[in-house]
Amino acid sequence: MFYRLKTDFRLSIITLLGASAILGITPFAVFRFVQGNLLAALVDVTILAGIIVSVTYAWLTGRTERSGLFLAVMTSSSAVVVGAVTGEPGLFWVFPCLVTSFFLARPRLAIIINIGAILALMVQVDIFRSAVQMWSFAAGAVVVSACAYVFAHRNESQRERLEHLATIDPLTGVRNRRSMDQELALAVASADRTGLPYAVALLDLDHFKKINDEYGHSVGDEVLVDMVALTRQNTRRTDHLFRYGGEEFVLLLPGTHGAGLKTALNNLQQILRKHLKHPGGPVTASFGVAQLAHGESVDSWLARADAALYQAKASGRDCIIYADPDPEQSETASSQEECSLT
Ligand SMILES: Nc1nc2c(ncn2[C@@H]2O[C@H](COP(=O)(O)OP(=O)(O)OP(=O)(O)O)[C@@H](O)[C@H]2O)c(=O)[nH]1
Repeated sequence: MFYRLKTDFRLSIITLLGASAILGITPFAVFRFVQGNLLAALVDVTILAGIIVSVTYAWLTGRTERSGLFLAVMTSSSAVVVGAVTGEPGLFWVFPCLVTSFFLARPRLAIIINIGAILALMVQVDIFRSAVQMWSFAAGAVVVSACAYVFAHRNESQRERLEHLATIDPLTGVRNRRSMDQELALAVASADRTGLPYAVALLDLDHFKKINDEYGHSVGDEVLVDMVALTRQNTRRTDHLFRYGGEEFVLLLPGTHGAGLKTALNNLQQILRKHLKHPGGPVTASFGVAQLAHGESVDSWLARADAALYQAKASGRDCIIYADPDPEQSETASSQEECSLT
């Protein structure tokens, strides 16, 4: 739970808003109810219910963008309704709503939401004591929105940059192991929920140390970059490639299994064999492949792919070994494809 709050900025804002709303609005709802102001109490309870549903949705589905947008629209329209029902005192709630919009929704959407809320309040002229007060409110709301926009925009671009630096391998441009851990955990959760098949292929270049030793580290680096480019060009847009470490990569293939998986990987193996080169000749790769089994953990899934890769290396390299999650479907615990014993 704390890990998700630490790593997902929008989820932390949604949760903070939910907690503050429960603590801040509940006493008002009770107070208004006791006072007999049932309409205002009902508005408070509706706002609270909407916030609780939205926070729960964000936690359960991880779709914080949708939940954040819903919350931004809901809190702003609630501020308008509270302003209309309670008059001048309700206007104070508009300002925190204008600020939080920028942390819940994308800056451009937040601007639209805020302009809508400000205009919706201004057309209800009865709320304001005078035209001067109305225009003062409008000017204050615009200034608050503009400052919040600048702050949120800078914050978002710096966060994106940091996220990029923390998740990308600088040499090849593919995502690193840290990012892979998150993606595989999401894949396991998605497979549990939707039943979508997932496979991982651990891909390791053969005799890579020799390339470094004979032609230098920079040639080795070029081979890694070429390998990534070839893999990206010859896999689906929905497949994800990660650098696992050194010359070892992980290819995550969502929605691929059985014969389709074998065709995709045989094709990739042949393309690497044909097009991946160093000054002394072609470079080949060995593959260890595992299909995610029902209820399996990320560690066990990767361990099976790793064992299959080990077997591929032991079988002579330039080889694909499939770990079999269900021994009943096959006579052996793994199957071997296209091994060229060298
Ligand atoms: N050029 C370059 N080399 C790297 C990089 N990361 C790791 N290596 C080298 O990759 C080599 C991996 O060597 P080994 O683990 O022995 O693997 P191998 O020579 O490919 O042997 P097999 O995997 O058994 O076929 C080591 O020499 C590392 O120094 C990198 O970013 N660039």
